Amino acid sequence: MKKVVIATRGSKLALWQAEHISSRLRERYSGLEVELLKVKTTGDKILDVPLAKVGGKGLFVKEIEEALMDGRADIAVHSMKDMPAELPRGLKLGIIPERESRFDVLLSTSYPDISSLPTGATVGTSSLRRQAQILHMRPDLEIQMLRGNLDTRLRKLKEGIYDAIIVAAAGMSRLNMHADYVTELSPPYFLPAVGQGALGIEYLQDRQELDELLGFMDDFSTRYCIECERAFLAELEGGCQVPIACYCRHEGNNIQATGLVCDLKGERMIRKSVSGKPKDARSLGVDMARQVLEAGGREILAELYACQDDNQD
Ligand SMILES: NCc1[nH]cc(CCC(=O)O)c1CC(=O)O
Repeated sequence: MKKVVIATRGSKLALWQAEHISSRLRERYSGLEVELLKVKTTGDKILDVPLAKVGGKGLFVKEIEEALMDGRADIAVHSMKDMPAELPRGLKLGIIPERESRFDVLLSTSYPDISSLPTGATVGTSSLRRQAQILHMRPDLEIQMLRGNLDTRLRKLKEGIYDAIIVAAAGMSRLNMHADYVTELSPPYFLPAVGQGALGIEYLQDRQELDELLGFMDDFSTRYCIECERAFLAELEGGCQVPIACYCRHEGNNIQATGLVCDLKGERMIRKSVSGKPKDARSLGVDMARQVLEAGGREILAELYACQDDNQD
């Protein structure tokens, strides 16, 4: 191949990710031409409504996948976190590069950690997963909607609209962004989103020449974890807009995962762990989801989906 076209969203984070893959490709193959095709997605267009209320899955990927299917682009670089559990027929996540930090961070201009946040302090996030887990730790906090790209969110924090906000550590480091106080929200107290911190390269299933071209970027260890986490998500039939979290680690011949479903107030949290062989990553994820569903997760999800339907008018 002489040229690779990468479809990407136009946000700073998405562009950083596409550029990152582009420079790895150009470093590996001198003479290879790499071009970015910017695509505007539904998720980019609707900025004033919490995503949970927009409804539908894959708000950030549909238009990008269309560019792959009609041949305008060869590959797409995604944040794995934004990928729905099921891909459209004919497409695959051919490459999963090594993951960086998958944790969330609490950012503040005045408060060095969670315990110093005063009673009733406002925390900006539009992620139901972040909302539920922080309320589970601190039921007195007040959650306020915060949408927009990372730089918008950080600007709003600095304007003093929130006492703290929660974002992904990976986004902060990719964009080289900083805040006065940064607290890592990590397991066992706070679990990341399925796929958080990982990238995925998507392309048409029948383009084997791309398997060869891109294979050097695939990381089997990250892939095992992603398989387990996404199987967990798929079995729960969750889009990205439900309080579902999962943390999977691979070491040697073992993978270990913890997953949870939570209600919006963080009052009921159903959490299960599994471990086993990497080759069984997928079935471990499914098994963990079934355990969560049986232990009360089914009722929580049913309530959540019912109230989201009410909002879709
Ligand atoms: N929903 C937007 C989004 N998609 C991926 C990341 C962070 C990077 C990653 O998880 O790979 C972010 C920003 C955030 O959640 O704060």
